Amino acid sequence: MIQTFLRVKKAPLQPEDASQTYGFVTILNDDDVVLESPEDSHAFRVSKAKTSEKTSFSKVFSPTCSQWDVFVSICAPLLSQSLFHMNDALLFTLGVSGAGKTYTLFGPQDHPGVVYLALDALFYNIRGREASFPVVESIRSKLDKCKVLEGSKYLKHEPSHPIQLPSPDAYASLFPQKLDPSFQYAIYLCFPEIYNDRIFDLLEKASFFGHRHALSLKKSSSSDKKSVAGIQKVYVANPHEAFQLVHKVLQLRKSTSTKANSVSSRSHLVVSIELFRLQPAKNHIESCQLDLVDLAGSERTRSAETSGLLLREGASINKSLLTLGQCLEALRRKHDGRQHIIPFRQSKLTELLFHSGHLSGTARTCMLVNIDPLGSFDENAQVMRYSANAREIIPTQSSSYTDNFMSPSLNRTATQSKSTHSEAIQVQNEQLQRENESLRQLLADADAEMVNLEYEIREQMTREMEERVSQVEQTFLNRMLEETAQGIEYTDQKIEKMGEWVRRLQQGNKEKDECVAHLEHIIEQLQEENSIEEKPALQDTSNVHYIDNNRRSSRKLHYEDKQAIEEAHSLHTKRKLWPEPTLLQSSETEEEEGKTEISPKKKSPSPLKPLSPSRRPPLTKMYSQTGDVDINQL
Ligand SMILES: Nc1ncnc2c1ncn2[C@@H]1O[C@H](COP(=O)(O)OP(=O)(O)OP(=O)(O)O)[C@@H](O)[C@H]1O
Repeated sequence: MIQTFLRVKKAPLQPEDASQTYGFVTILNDDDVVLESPEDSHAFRVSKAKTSEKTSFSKVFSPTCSQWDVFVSICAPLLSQSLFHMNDALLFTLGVSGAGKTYTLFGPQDHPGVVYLALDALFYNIRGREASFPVVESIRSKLDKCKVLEGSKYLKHEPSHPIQLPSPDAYASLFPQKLDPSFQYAIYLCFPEIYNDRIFDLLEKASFFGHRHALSLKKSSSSDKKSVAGIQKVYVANPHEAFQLVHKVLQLRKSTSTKANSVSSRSHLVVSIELFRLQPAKNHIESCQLDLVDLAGSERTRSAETSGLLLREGASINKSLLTLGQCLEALRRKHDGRQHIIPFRQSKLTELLFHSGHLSGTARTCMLVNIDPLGSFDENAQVMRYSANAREIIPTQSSSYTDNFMSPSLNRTATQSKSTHSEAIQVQNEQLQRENESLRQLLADADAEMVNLEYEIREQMTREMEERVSQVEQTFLNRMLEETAQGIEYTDQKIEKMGEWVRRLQQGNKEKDECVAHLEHIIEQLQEENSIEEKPALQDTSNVHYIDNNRRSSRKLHYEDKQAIEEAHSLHTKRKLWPEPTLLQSSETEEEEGKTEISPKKKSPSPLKPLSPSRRPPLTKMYSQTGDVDINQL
């Protein structure tokens, strides 16, 4: 049977309460708890009344329990089984995000968790009988080809990680039995991490961009189990090396801050402790595996307030936990006598747990449920219900529902079927048919999921495309506005300059007008004088010489006057041709004068609507008509 335990999280500054009621949790005794729905919970709203659910566990740890209490009740029996019987064992923690799973397994330095205590206890038990690295490798490497590192070399530059450990006397009372002195022991550690439904090796050096290679499960050369191919294993010679390594791995693990937990794990982490028992003289080696799994917490998007990558991670975590729940449910049904296919291939987490023989074979399995009595009632109650499935599961010695991968350890022999050959074939045939049926169902489910996924991806792509287009539109609009503003400023400056020039020309014209008026006045005077002088000449013929002289001078004057008049006329004409109307581009004036007919194309642009720089005529062209006018000459 899978043993299930419950640990109720200790709230900061929690008062000692004799009633044993913490938030919505009431601890009835060592095994039973009752959850009462508070008024703000969904369960209360649906049932319109307070609901209470009683759940039983192998043991309930109240908030006042210490890390050592948890280790003694859950982990110490598993260690004894591994040390004395070389049995595989599995402990996994389950709970909502922030319920205290990582705290229970690792804890702070002054309250070390189950992982540190387990490693310390193992080294306590094998002290004086540790096999050296070359000795154990000389035998082990013949069985299992994998990447192996020596802890002392691997951790050469790592800082030590001192933790507050219990005294050896505490272990002495916990493990009174002594190990067989004819054996030597060695401990190897490896750390598979399941992130976004892919398996990674936390000890692999990440690339510059933080990428690691995803690993796959392959059949082990030494047993029927499947293991993570290419994962690195580290030989640790003493507890300090082991602590250093675990501390390093925790720093490499993916975690982030969400609303539910300031340091929320985004991946499932397996601390895999491989214990080897060997007799070098006989060239004999056996092994067992103790896996301590810190599952990432289930989270609701609304309460964790995640988005983007975090949302995707959360979805992947929830999916793998759901599959684990389905597998536990299927296992329970199987033990009820109803054959059922275990859908463990639907997630890498369950695949790893089943292929390593934990949930499928004879491994002792413990599940620790962590709940936060001050957190969300609905989420915590769901985890409690989920754990109920696991309590009724009794692992079998041999499995018949999948391949023969469940052989738990190196020296274990599988139990042989007593049925005759034909019966066995028939049974196998039926089983294959059922499996086939179930696989069909899985395929159909996968197809449906793919369709949904495709739809979601398409929707997301459309949303992103729309966002992009609106961004481009906005950028374009901003540029247009900028360009318009620049154009207006440019036109204003030009108008100001032209206005200045027109004022100067008008000033010049005024002076010329006065000059012309003056000249015309002179001409008039001269014409008058001329006419007065011609009259006496006609009356007095004796005065011929005088008349001749006067005529000559009047002719000369007449000639000069004519020249002056012509000059004035030409100036007047030029002035009419001056660019005043052209500069102002006043079509009205030109139309009035009937001199220039402006084609619609040549119409001047309104200053409020400037032409774009490419369409704007060059300034020199606009002034070209004034090029032949020299103001100083005028
Ligand atoms: N029993 C306890 N006593 C004191 N503090 C605790 C206890 N359990 C949890 N905490 C504190 O609660 C916080 C959240 O705990 P933890 O990180 O272990 O949650 P978690 O279940 O691992 O969450 P996630 O799944 O998001 O990683 C931590 O700051 C931890 O120190």
